[in-house]
Amino acid sequence: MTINGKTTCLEYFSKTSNIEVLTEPVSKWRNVRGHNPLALMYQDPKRWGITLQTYVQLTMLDRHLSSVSAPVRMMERSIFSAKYIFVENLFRSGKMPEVDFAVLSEWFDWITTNISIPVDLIVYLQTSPQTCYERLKQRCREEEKVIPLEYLESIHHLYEDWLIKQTSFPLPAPVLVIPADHDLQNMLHQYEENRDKILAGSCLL
Ligand SMILES: Nc1ncnc2c1ncn2[C@@H]1O[C@H](COP(=O)(O)OP(=O)(O)O)[C@@H](O)[C@H]1O
Ligand SMILES: Nc1ccn([C@H]2C[C@H](O)[C@@H](COP(=O)(O)O)O2)c(=O)n1
Repeated sequence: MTINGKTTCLEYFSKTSNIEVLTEPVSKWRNVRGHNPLALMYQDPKRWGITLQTYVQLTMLDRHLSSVSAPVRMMERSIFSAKYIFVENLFRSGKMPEVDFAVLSEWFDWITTNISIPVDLIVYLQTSPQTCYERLKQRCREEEKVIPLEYLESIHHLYEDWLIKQTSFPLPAPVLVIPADHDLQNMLHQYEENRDKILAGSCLL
């Protein structure tokens, strides 16, 4: 999901030795050579969706290919969720022109066919759109103030189809589902309970 506690979870595990944590490169998406493609995408998705998602694809690929510095790597999101969820959502909602979707899909297919992107485990922090909406307001990131609940509902359905129903796109790894509508204390407890499974190597979505 989006805005559901991934960074908070990674911060928790980053305190464990032998784990390398790779957060999403959001700061790059908010500032590429002085431009803010994340803000532009929310302002006018039809015009700027392709711009943001092309850059997301590049920066996520860069994250996947960066050299490993610890026995376990935990990564926030992946090149797969970028394509199967966010690009798909822009296209299906009529906010990405067909030609933009086609070009981005060609890039994605080329990358995933020619470059090995191994993922051992997907950890799905399963949150309701309402919870994400509350956390969005709490975090109060300037670019995201325009996001309506309906947007989070669409993203949620795409995630559920992919990771729970498993009816939409191929899964690059098995899925561990952690219900994540709970308060922080409860979440930390769940992270501890799942620690061994998670440390088998994971990618948070
Ligand atoms: N379990 C939780 N209960 C309540 N608030 C939370 C919880 N986890 C995270 N938050 C808050 O929600 C907001 C988004 O969390 P964050 O970890 O940045 O999400 P993400 O990385 O998925 O966007 C932050 O303000 C964070 O402090
Ligand atoms: N492919 C993507 C990935 C992320 N976003 C947006 C969604 C959020 O506004 C922001 C960061 O996500 P978070 O870590 O808070 O879940 O980036 C996108 O539009 N496309």
